[in-house]
Amino acid sequence: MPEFSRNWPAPAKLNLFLHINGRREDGFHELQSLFQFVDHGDLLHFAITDDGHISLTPEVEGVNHDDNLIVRAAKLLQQHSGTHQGALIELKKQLPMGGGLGGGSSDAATTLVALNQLWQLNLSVDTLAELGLSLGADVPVFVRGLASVADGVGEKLRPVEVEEPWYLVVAPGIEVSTAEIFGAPDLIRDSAKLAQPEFHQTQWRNDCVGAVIKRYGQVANALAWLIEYAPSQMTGTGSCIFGTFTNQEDAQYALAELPSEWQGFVARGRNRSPLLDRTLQP
Ligand SMILES: C[C@@](CO)(OP(=O)(O)O)[C@H](O)COP(=O)(O)OP(=O)(O)OC[C@H]1O[C@@H](n2ccc(N)nc2=O)[C@H](O)[C@@H]1O
Ligand SMILES: Nc1ncnc2c1ncn2[C@@H]1O[C@H](COP(=O)(O)OP(=O)(O)O)[C@@H](O)[C@H]1O
Repeated sequence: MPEFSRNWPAPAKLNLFLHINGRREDGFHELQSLFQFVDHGDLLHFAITDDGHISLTPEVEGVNHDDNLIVRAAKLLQQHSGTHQGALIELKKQLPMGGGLGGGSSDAATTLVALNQLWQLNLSVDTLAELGLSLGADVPVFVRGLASVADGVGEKLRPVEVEEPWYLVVAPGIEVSTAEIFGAPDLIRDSAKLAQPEFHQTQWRNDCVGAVIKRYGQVANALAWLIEYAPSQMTGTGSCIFGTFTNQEDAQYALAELPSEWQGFVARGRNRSPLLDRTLQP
């Protein structure tokens, strides 16, 4: 049996705010968003081989092996570096998909960071972030591992230090299409750009929430439930929402009351991602 390097975390992210500032000529939206990590996510294990083959177990339901962002990230790294090494990858999927928690992007970033180390490629973080951007707008922030305000279409990142509260994240059990929400005629897309939005907590909001709750009743219902316990917001283009708590006990109490039709978890906000901490361990 090959030896596995175990427990590489792929944490979830939350968009503490998501302001949409305009639409570009190419149809993509200019946005400002604050990304923070939480200490809950998927877990990956890697064993290095010398046959150049990339395999992932178990398969992710509904995603073809070669379309999986983990496999795509590993192959991209092989192409870029010219290495002949391969990898057996095991995935413990814990994050709901298509929920705005960035699980697929985080899995891809963890694969880039872990294989760079295990294949001894010595590529810089800048290079890994650039490779990651070709896989998805949210991959670079996971590669860099620092809570950041993103600008542009999400590619310009400025690390920030914000509070690290406890969150109750609720997954209403549906996937929201990012493309559908960005294409919605009623989407708010004219928010003012703020010079340092992290200092204006009272203005933190998610410009997508109105368009989402109008189309997805489950998100509206979950938000109406959670807001009774704590200030609550949606992450990304949904469907997940999160309540912000000053302590773990109150978040756990609300989780215990969660209606059985929804899934949820309690996690702590992290300005430094668990992946960044893991890279410093043997
Ligand atoms: C807005 C965020 C915030 O985290 O939402 P979530 O995906 O996390 O929910 C992300 O940056 C999302 O980035 P990413 O996940 O790469 O977007 P995709 O699924 O590739 O985008 C699907 C479609 O949405 C539109 N789109 C996406 C991003 C953007 N800044 N402007 C857009 O107009 C485009 O039509 C694009 O083809
Ligand atoms: N390893 C992966 N984990 C999750 N989703 C993946 C993965 N690889 C590819 N995908 C695809 O990416 C889509 C978005 O997944 P995810 O990152 O979890 O959601 P979001 O972008 O809403 O946060 C999924 O619906 C799936 O089709």
